[in-house]
Amino acid sequence: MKRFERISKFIPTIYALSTPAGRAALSVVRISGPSASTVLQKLTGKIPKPRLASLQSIKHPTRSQIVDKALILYFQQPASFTGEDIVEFHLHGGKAIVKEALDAIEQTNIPNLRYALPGEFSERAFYNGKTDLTQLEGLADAIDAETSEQLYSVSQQAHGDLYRLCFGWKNKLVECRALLEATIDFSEEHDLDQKEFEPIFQEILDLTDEMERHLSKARPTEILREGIRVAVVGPPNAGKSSLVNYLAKRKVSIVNEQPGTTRDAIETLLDIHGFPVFLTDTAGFRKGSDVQEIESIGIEIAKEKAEKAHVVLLILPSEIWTGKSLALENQIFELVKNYKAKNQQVHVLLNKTDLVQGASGAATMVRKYLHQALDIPISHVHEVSIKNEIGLEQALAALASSFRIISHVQTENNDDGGYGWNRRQREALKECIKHLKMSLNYASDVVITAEELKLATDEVGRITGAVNVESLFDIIFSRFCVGK
Ligand SMILES: Nc1nc2c(ncn2[C@@H]2O[C@H](COP(=O)(O)OP(=O)(O)OP(=O)(O)O)[C@@H](O)[C@H]2O)c(=O)[nH]1
Repeated sequence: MKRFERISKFIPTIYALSTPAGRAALSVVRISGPSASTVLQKLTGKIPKPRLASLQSIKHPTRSQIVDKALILYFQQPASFTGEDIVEFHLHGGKAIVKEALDAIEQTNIPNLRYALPGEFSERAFYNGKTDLTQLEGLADAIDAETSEQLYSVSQQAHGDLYRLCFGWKNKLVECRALLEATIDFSEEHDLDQKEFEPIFQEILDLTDEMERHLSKARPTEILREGIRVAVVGPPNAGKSSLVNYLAKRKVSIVNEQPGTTRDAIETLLDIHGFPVFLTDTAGFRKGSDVQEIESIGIEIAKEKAEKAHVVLLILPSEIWTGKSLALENQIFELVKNYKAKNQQVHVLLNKTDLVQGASGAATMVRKYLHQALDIPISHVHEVSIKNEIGLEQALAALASSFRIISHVQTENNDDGGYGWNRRQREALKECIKHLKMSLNYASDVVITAEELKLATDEVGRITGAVNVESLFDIIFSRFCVGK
């Protein structure tokens, strides 16, 4: 139905509550479409100057009573979010006020006026060329973001930086193709040699290099969107559940001096230094005759969780890291070796420092040992007392540095990680580069070069939504709420 509406001359005017429903200081109702100003005229008796806020009474058309005195904004097409005429009512945020304001709009009985579908304002903005696919995806991610790093990872997309980059590339590609085709035409009449094409090939080569640079620095946005997985592992009684409860600021797991208390993997979503983190408390690794069946299942689950984690947080209680029973923990060290081999980040908390005399000296020895035996960076081993909340802030700051690298907010060399790209956008860029390389491989047959350039241009168009991505629209627009 929506596609029919788009191509028909009778584009409906849509309206919706754009702020959350319920009691609030303010609620904004938005109207977009050819009859937006007619609705405004009918409800307030006048149309204010575009883009200038004015305070006006909204009168219900059938009850002839004032619904609310609201701040009104009118945006004349095309200078609006959707590219159509838009009216915004900034109402007082009462349930009855909003209900009556929506009813008043409906009761104007203007033809072709209806309540908006989810994401329909954004959809119109897209079709009217006010925004591109990268900005829409960035905006949807920004609205969904729950932590600061999630938000900033997509802000370049939301603010159009990625669009401008791709738009520049598209223009250069179109220019190369035009030049190439003009040169082909000219050569048919004037018998040109291959050298005439060299400046064009050089331009394609430069563009390929530039795209490859961007791809190598691209920050995949999905890790931050989906959350960083951290598995808290260690022997029983190490303080794993105590740490999870401390970070969650509530009782997520049972803390008890009885070894083997935690038997299942308990997952909590936390905001650590702006990063969305799925923290999993696991059953303590141990072997022995007093390990019951349920606990041993829990230990297997713990190992699985740790294997899938981006970061393994190993907690060792003082009786282990002070050396008295280090041999007992060989199985844990074997597991850590495994994680390191798979490039997982490992951090170690040397817990219960409150029980250790001269904790720093002992910790320095363990640090050296872990570094030499397991290649764990010195900066990843932290002395803490979870019970007394000592050393935890420093440990969290070090964890956050690992999160920055995992989520590509920052690279290992500390330089700028480039733009945030989602999987779809990276795949299209890879395809584009592939076609550009093909175009250079076939430099001796300029007709193929021209065809490959066209395919490369289409891929850049796919990133911004200019080419053949309609199948994605329903997915993207349905992520927005009604009124967006
Ligand atoms: N003295 C001291 N005790 C601690 C510290 N951290 C945790 N504990 C205690 O150690 C005991 C075990 O803590 P938990 O958090 O249940 O340990 P766990 O690693 O989850 O244990 P399991 O569920 O058996 O795997 C509890 O009695 C805690 O109060 C610490 O920093 N110092």
